[in-house]
Amino acid sequence: MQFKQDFFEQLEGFYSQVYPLPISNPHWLGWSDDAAQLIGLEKPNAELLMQLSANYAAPGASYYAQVYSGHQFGGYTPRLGDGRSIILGEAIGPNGAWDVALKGGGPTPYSRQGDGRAVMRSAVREFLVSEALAALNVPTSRALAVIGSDLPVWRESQETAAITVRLAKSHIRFGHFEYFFHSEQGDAAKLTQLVNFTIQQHFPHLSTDAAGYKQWFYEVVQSTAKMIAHWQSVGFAHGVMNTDNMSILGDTFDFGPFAFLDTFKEGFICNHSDHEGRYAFGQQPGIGLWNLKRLAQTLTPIIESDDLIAALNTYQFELVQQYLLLMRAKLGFSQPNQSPNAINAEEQADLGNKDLQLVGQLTGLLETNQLDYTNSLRRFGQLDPSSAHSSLRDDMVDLAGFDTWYQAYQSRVGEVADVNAWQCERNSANPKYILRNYLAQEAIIAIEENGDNSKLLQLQQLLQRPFDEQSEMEDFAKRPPQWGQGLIMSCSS
Ligand SMILES: Nc1ncnc2c1ncn2[C@@H]1O[C@H](COP(=O)(O)OP(=O)(O)OP(=O)(O)O)[C@@H](O)[C@H]1O
Ligand SMILES: [Mg+2]
Repeated sequence: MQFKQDFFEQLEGFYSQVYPLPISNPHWLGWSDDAAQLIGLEKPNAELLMQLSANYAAPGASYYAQVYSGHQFGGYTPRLGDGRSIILGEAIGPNGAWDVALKGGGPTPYSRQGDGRAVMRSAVREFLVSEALAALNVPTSRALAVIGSDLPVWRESQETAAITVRLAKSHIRFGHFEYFFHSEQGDAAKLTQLVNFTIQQHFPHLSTDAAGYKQWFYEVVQSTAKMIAHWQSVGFAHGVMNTDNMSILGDTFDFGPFAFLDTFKEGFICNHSDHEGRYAFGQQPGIGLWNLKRLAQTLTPIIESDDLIAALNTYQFELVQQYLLLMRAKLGFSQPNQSPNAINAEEQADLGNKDLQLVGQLTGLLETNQLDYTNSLRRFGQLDPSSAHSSLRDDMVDLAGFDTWYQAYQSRVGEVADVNAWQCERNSANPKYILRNYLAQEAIIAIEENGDNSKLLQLQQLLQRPFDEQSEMEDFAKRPPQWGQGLIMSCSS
């Protein structure tokens, strides 16, 4: 790894330097070739293992924990910071630099009561889902590796520690801006420094002046909306959308009690600490905006309120447009720009509303008929839209409801010239394989009980190609067995 140290060198006062503490008997549990290639690495080796388990220093690394704050479940915590994630610096790759962080690397000045560690089960889940989301084309932080150990850590019972080696284009979160706005009591110097750094590093097409700041916030709104549209389209529930877990680049970030929907359920809650369903699946779009408003508030010293409000007002439209784009591809609706006759803005809006209604009616049917979201959508790849019968009907209890919907669906899809090509397109938009909670759980149990990571490796390989038929892996596409339904994860990771 070849590092540069821009954050460390340019933002003194925004972090604490801290060395990670080694984990004993380190061993690779997982490694991502795809993530490795982002920072110019190839295969894992023994020296890298010692570096990434903090047993040896990595040449060129700086080791620091960043300070930030954030709104957690709606309430403001004035100081959080990296309590268990230690950043080595920005590793230079063929297409840009990536922060390398050891999540679970030991205590830092921000650990509060925590031990600075991550348990194996949560490190494995973060590793698997980072790479699985990337393969689903969802903007996300990545995971180079997950490293197991025999270091005991205590949660509800004794477990073992592990480290996820996270790669992120940036670790800057909404919470960073909140920290410098709220704790510096109106002195905007540090806030401005942070905004300038963010723009120079990650929005190099923008200037660091009033016009640049205004456009920058607008782009943050847009990328956040886009990320959440992706989540809703693949049925991903994040579970802890606190502002300290919102990346300024609109990448999915911090994987705790997340889950993909099995049975479609708008009100699905994946975090057992979330008693009120604040972060329920269907709440995510609204929470995205709530979080952006908290960010906007911190930017009032440098961006006009009217400009902040104008940018926030574009959020819903952008989210809906992105969601429509993704759902149209899934269901086989032509995109407005593909129609033979150009349609004007009003007609586009009208079509958008109708399509959104069809999508909502479908998810409503899936919910009332208790059907699996991913598997139901995958069926569209076997559908002939000109045929009066759809195999999706066979799963429905509410047949009349489905028939009404299917008629409207067919008339929206219209004539399909090449059904084969149409079905291939559906299959490339509707994944067959997702990281179902029970699959992750099986991989974790095999490691816990026998130190056997073969299930993890198999799952990782499968999820690298989620849209492809992989005939020997059919079982992985099944709905969860009884024991794996509605598994609820805690934050004690
Ligand atoms: N075991 C732990 N030891 C010390 N601090 C912790 C521990 N677990 C969580 N924290 C801290 O508690 C706060 C909220 O935790 P949260 O679960 O959102 O983040 P995280 O999963 O630790 O890390 P990240 O957001 O970097 O992915 C953060 O400041 C985090 O560093
Ligand atoms: Mg976090």
